[in-house]
Amino acid sequence: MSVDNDQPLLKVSGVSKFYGRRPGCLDVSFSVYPGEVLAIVGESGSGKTTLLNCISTRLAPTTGTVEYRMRDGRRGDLYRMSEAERRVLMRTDWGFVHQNPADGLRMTVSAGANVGERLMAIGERHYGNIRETAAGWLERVEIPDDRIDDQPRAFSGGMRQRLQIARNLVTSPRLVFMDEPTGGLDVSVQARLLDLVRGLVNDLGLAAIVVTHDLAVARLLSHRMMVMKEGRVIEQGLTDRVLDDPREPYTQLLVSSILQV
Ligand SMILES: Nc1ncnc2c1ncn2[C@@H]1O[C@H](COP(=O)(O)OP(=O)(O)OP(=O)(O)O)[C@@H](O)[C@H]1O
Repeated sequence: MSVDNDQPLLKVSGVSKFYGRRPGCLDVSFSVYPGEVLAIVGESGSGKTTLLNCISTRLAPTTGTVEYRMRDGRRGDLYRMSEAERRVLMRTDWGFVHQNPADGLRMTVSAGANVGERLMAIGERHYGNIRETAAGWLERVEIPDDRIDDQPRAFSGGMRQRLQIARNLVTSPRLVFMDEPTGGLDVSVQARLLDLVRGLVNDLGLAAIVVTHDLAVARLLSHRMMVMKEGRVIEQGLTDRVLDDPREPYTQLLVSSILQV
């Protein structure tokens, strides 16, 4: 563990994003610490995706700042660093797990190459090592070793998502963004994937930001959660506290309506 784990990894201050005059998210501030999993929950249209995009350099906020603490301890404002610096960050320090695995995988190269490619991007050159590490990761995400040369388009939805996770984690990122990681999957497949993700996040001591409309996902994966409504964060706190003892009437409604389903 690094000595300054009491410093936030990501510090979001006063972030708003407007699409023309329509607000996507409004005045959002929070921090994420090393090893912490934060869930962002809310109904459709509440601003979760907009916020996720703003804090992961995919969409410049209209106002506000997003600071990231690099491995060397320096803090950088994501929207003031150069494009090249941002790209290095994405390759080395971050992962992004998309809801649709096709958005995060190369569907026409083999499973092994999907994982190996990320290692090559951080400078690994030895073919034998790359293949061995890729095989190890496929095993870790429960993809049989005789599928290493298959393309992900021949995989089931659950396998694709597990492959996307391996591709993201192989470089030992410090922060992983996940956008509805179990979104398109059957309930039984979701449960298994959530277990797997929870185990990996714990073992690797990863920090993660998980966007989900599913409170069960937030409950299983996150330490802390933020509830969004109409672009604003209306409640945040430890996940168990927010779900067991919601303070805001809107959160109470969200929790009770989910529980009744
Ligand atoms: N590209 C865009 N152009 C204009 N308005 C947008 C755009 N993207 C999002 N919005 C608006 O911003 C608000 C927040 O949308 P956002 O997609 O961030 O919500 P969400 O909580 O992620 O919803 P969902 O769960 O359905 O993806 C909505 O009012 C939406 O209509």
